Amino acid sequence: MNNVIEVSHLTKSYRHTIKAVDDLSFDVHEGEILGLLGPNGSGKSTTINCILSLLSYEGGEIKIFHETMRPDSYDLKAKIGVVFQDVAVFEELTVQENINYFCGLYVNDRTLRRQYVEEAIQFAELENYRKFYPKQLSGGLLRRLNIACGIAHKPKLLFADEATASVDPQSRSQILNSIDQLRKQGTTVIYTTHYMEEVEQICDRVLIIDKGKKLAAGTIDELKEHSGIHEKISIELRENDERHVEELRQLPDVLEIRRSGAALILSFQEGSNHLADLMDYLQSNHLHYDKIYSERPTLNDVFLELTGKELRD
Ligand SMILES: Nc1ncnc2c1ncn2[C@@H]1O[C@H](COP(=O)(O)OP(=O)(O)OP(=O)(O)O)[C@@H](O)[C@H]1O
Repeated sequence: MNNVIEVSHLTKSYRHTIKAVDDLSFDVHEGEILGLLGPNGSGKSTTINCILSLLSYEGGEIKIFHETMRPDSYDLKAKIGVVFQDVAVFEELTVQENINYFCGLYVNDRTLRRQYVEEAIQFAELENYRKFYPKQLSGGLLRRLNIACGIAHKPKLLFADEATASVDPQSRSQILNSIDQLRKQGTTVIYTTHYMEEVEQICDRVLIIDKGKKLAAGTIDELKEHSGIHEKISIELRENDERHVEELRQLPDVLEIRRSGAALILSFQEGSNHLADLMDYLQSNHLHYDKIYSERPTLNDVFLELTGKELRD
């Protein structure tokens, strides 16, 4: 397996006190979308900025395409695209001129550049907005312009940091499809988001960090497999009595019980007959319910278990 990024023992502190990244090691494989996940303040942006050599760091080593990345590694930077949450385009340039400007930072040949700019416009579905200025675009279209500017030079490696934050559903779906399409064309992507459903939709592997440390890495199935939660049963009881919650906690293999709206959610560790045990308890205590169903843990459950926090707070 070819590694496009190799991060070894990365350590970065701010003002010698706040350890934002703490001995973090991970690889990014060629052609994958790696979801970099962590609660707010866990060190995602700092990690990305260190990889891009936008920040200095006191410990560790970072290699991109097997070369050590330095602030003046211009040949390496030409192979990288960046799409940050904050839109960075020029107000005085049109859509087409903006894309041409950013593409021109890496592509000198004018004929080739014209072709790349046109392809980026089509890729981001901005054909009807070529002559628009950024302030004439909706938030979603602006994000799409931001992406077009980040990918027009056809980078082999793309950093997409919360590329879909607060956009309309149509643009969100366009952005996710376009990132998926880039992956199909061979681009490697590091993707950060606060939307777990996006991770389930497009990421091949996930790296979960908190307090600058790696908590877990693997495919979504691997993370679910290694999680302590084996089964989740949701139940909507008609009687809302805390006494039952305490008794349900005593059933075999119960790890945790929490409320979500009208439902009680019971998490079980590995074992058998959880649903049958629960039904027996309900029947013998004459408890009535509206809904009951069993499911495998979601990535969100794994994240909650590892970090104790929601991805979106
Ligand atoms: N310029 C800075 N000066 C001092 N501390 C900083 C600076 N930037 C980040 N930090 C701190 O470093 C830690 C990691 O922050 P970072 O922005 O990397 O996390 P994040 O996971 O990207 O967060 P979010 O999801 O909120 O964007 C946090 O404690 C943050 O407060």
